[in-house]
Amino acid sequence: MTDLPALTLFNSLTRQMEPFEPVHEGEARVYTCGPTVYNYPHIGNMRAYVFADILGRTLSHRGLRLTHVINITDVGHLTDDGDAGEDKMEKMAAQKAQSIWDIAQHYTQAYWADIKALNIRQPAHWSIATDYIDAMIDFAKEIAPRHCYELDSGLYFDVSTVSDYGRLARAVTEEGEGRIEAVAGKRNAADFAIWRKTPAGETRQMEWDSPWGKGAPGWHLECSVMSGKLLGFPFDIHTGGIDHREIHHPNEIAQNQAFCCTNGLDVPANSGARIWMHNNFLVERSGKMSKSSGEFLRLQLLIDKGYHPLGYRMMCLQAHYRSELEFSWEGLGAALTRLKRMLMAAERLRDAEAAEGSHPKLAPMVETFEKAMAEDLNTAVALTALEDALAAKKVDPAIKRAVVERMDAVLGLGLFTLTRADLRLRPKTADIAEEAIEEVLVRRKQARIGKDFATSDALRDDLAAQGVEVMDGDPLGWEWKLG
Ligand SMILES: Nc1ncnc2c1ncn2[C@@H]1O[C@H](COP(=O)(O)OP(=O)(O)OP(=O)(O)O)[C@@H](O)[C@H]1O
Ligand SMILES: [Zn+2]
Repeated sequence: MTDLPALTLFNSLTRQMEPFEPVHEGEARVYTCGPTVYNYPHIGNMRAYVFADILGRTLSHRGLRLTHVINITDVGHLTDDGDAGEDKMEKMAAQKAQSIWDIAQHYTQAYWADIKALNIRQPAHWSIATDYIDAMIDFAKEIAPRHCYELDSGLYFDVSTVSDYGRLARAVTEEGEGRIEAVAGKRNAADFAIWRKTPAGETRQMEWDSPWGKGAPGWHLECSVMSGKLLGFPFDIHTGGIDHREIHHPNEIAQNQAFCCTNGLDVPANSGARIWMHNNFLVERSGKMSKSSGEFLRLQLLIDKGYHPLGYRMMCLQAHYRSELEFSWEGLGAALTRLKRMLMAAERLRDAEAAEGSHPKLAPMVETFEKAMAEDLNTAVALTALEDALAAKKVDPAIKRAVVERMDAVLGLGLFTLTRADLRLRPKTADIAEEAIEEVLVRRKQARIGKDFATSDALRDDLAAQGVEVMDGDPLGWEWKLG
């Protein structure tokens, strides 16, 4: 689309806003680091995928042919992003006395359910790490002679063999290196295992033969291989959470650089992807939300408490992806109410058949929306433009509908697929059926018509005792809610 303002994105590599110029004309190729499926995702993890989804939708909206890859890490991610600890998958499997394959299967399904509930579009490929072991070994074989060395514990990447290692993290400081566990024989503190050998006398549930002995690939190697294989180097955009800017992505970049040089591809500074983008954290008052820290918030918990998952999507969109976002139940409630109001406005357009065209009253909103999204995905401002468009008076509903639909295709709030009633979820703790509530409300209405306020109040209190709040004159048109 030529009439849209040029898209600029914040590139973590240069710490600057940069125009998006596709590597392949008319296309956009994006890789997103996926979850390690050793546990349920928490809602902080899901913020990373809501962000990647908004990016993908924005690229599609601009008429680019999008190829999006999200991987599933089912092997190789250690309990520390550096090189220490156990494999997260092996550890959980041992704890639960289950096979790793079952663990991976279960948590992948749970993750996909959250993806769906949050209206995140399906990527072109879900790449499963264990499906690419041969390709990983081939990649490692290519770069090993010039960039790697072998120790008893595995094949290590020598970070001094590539130029400008760590430029993404901008911090190969004492402190940064201090986080990486010393392994005897490592040439540089930041060197990392690209293949981990199974220690003598041990067997792992997941291990493969390789030129360096039985073992498993390193987590960083996996993403380099899957992104390069499915998208080709260089591709357009690589995304992940901001923690990956420190270790995982610098290590991917080092491998990509080594691989591209070996293959005669272009400049030494070839990072594999042109633009690296990172979403900031969802935090709780007590700090970053983390799976490793025992109790954590799952999307299912929100649903069990009666919050529609798209309320959480709305909460994410209200903040810029590069800002920290603090989770609170009040904040979630407010986001859900906002979504509800938008749905009510959209419901009025439901009968109109979307018709292309423009209206002078909508033009400023469209302009604000497009400008906001073009400036590094400013969803917070885009949302207000969408609300203003919904509220515009005396505009042909058919044209309004088309405009709102186009905006919603970018934000993915499902304004024309959901109804207000869909947003009202029964909290798990409520055991009263909706028909029963409606039936009491009919009786209450009759009592009120007959001016029998004692009965009307008694029925209201009755419902309250069962956790149902009656809402007379609710501006959103809900007669009751489960509290
Ligand atoms: N609190 C958070 N807010 C936003 N994104 C997050 C948060 N925590 C992790 N992420 C991102 O979620 C994605 C999936 O992460 P992954 O499944 O590897 O989680 P993890 O690192 O094992 O879990 P955790 O760090 O929560 O213990 C990554 O892109 C990661 O950067
Ligand atoms: Zn990754």
